[in-house]
Amino acid sequence: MWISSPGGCLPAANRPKKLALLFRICCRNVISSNFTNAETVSSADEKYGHKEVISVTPRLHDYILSNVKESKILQDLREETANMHGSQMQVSPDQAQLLVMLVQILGAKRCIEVGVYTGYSSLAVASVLPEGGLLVACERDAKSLEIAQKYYDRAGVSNKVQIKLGLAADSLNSMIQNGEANRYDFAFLDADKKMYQEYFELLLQLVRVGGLIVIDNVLWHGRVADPLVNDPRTVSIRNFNRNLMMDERVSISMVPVGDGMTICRKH
Ligand SMILES: C[S@@+](CC[C@H](N)C(=O)[O-])C[C@H]1O[C@@H](n2cnc3c(N)ncnc32)[C@H](O)[C@@H]1O
Repeated sequence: MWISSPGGCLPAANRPKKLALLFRICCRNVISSNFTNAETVSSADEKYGHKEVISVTPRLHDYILSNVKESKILQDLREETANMHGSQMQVSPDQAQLLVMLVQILGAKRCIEVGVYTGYSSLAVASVLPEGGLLVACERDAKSLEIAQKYYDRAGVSNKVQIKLGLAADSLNSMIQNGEANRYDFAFLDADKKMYQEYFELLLQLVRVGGLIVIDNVLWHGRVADPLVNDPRTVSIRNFNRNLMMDERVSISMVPVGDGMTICRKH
């Protein structure tokens, strides 16, 4: 869900002012299907100068997905999940590929996932952990975990995955109480949105300095950018994003992949 302004152009400073404004209004389109009002002008142009931002149209998204190296087992899991209730919850293959890349670049050995569902993202991460690596997988829904476990077994990664069935906040708190603070390299947060700030505080204790916490759905179908949308989940994610901007404990990068992921690095 991205705002697009197609077309290369002269820097705004080189055009007469009125023409520049007209140009910006005409060439901008908004692709979020969930926006309540058709936003046509970006204040970012005023602040940062005109930058081309690509729209991920359905066709382009197909193209991106056709360039993902998805393993057969991940494909099978995705297809099995596709017919289930909540199938839209699993991360997309391009998101999983980014998670895997981050884990590999970091050389992560100990990871946490909050919100496993049927296991797509956790299977992707567990599959690239070295021998002796660990992924703590927090999920409250036993039925979804049955499918996840089946695929961990099939992929031969069950020995690296420690499932914590129950409320994720309880699991993370007990990990902290058990002396596991600062012992994790990487965490992926993808559970109930209204709890993001609480999970983040717990994960920040568990992840070491230099470790990463990646948070999914930070663009929330584009709704976070629409001032007319103020339902509790949107407000919660919007506040969370704003807090991250002010949080001096982490550096951040918000990436428009899937429904938006923010990568946080702990200082
Ligand atoms: C968006 S899905 C996770 C998708 C998963 N990362 C994937 O790629 O397939 C969110 C999951 O979080 C779980 N969840 C929601 N609230 C939770 C909580 N309080 N504790 C543990 N799990 C929770 C839900 O049951 C659901 O399976």
